[in-house]
Amino acid sequence: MSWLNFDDDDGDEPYGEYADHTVRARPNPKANRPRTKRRPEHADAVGGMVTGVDRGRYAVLIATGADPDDARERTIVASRARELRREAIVTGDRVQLVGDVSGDEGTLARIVSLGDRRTLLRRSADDTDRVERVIVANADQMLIVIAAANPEPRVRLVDRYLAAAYDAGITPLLVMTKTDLADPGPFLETFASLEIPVFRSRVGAEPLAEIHDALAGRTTVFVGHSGVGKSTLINALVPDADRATGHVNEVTGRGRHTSSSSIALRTDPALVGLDAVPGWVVDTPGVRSFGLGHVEADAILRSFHDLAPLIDACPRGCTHLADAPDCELDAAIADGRLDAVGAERVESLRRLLHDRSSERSSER
Ligand SMILES: Nc1nc2c(ncn2[C@@H]2O[C@H](COP(=O)(O)OP(=O)(O)OP(=O)(O)O)[C@@H](O)[C@H]2O)c(=O)[nH]1
Ligand SMILES: [Zn+2]
Repeated sequence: MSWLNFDDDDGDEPYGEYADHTVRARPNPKANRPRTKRRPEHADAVGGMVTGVDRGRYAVLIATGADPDDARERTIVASRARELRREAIVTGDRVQLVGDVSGDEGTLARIVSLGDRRTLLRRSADDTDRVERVIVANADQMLIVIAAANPEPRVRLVDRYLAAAYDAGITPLLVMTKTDLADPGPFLETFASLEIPVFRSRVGAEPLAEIHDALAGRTTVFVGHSGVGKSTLINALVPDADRATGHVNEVTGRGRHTSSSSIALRTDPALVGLDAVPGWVVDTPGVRSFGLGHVEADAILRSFHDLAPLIDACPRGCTHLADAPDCELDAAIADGRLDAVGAERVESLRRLLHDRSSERSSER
């Protein structure tokens, strides 16, 4: 059966149409409809993980088929069942599939259910993109890639990534690339008080052992601005990445660089002579920025946990903005409890809180 004429009603639109959807809480108006027709199929559904999404087609890694003798791990192509057509299904999602799960060329399985998500990374609509997008499900970590120079690192961008990570319940890590071009010290100083693991990297001298250790057994979404060296780093960590993405391309029919959706790649530390446990790297080509409209103010405050003791001492209801009366942050700058770097952190926090409220009001 060719997937071109498969009878489902997936359109060509990506998941952007699902703006504002809430993943688990949304009532399903069809929940009570009898589904006897489907039940026999669902009984032998197999589980898998979505490793790539492209125009309503999903690459899904399954460990085995429904048949007990069929223990081949493989990536298959699937569409989603009609009843899931309003759900955003993204890289990292755990799904159940029915239909042809052979993975043979030209076959198409069907996703019939979507598992609960441990975490969900989203980005709000912003200047570059008018709709909210769900980027990746079930990521444990976010590895923020910034360059020491070319492009110049920006505190504001890292602040946004951190807020998005803390909002999603994802642990941040930082890699600074291109350390051959500039001293990364001064920029990293700004974030030192957060105690985020930091790696310094330059092409040909990537700290592969350390990064593989950090990725082991986890799913880590890589984010970074264009040109920071994210692809260079991923290729060093997953030397067969091109092969792996080539495979997904084959089945979904589009090139990686023409697609803006994310893709999961399993690391193989043995390939670079290390014996670390494999992990999953989720690349996010095309994710250029993180709007803050959906982020709760609390998540922003949490991403500044270095300032937490001061914030706790603020008057009830303090906005912590520059015009807030008696904000403890101002007192701490004035009496020297916060040094120059600390004062910069306060400025960052205020900028983020301010940006967030203006992005919220522009959404309305
Ligand atoms: N000097 C120097 N150049 C680097 C380093 N790492 C990557 N580059 C160069 O920086 C440029 C961008 O690298 P990519 O890996 O393509 O960057 P990217 O972040 O994937 O960028 P997009 O593909 O636009 O998302 C390339 O010309 C790389 O050769 C480094 O450590 N030092
Ligand atoms: Zn305050």
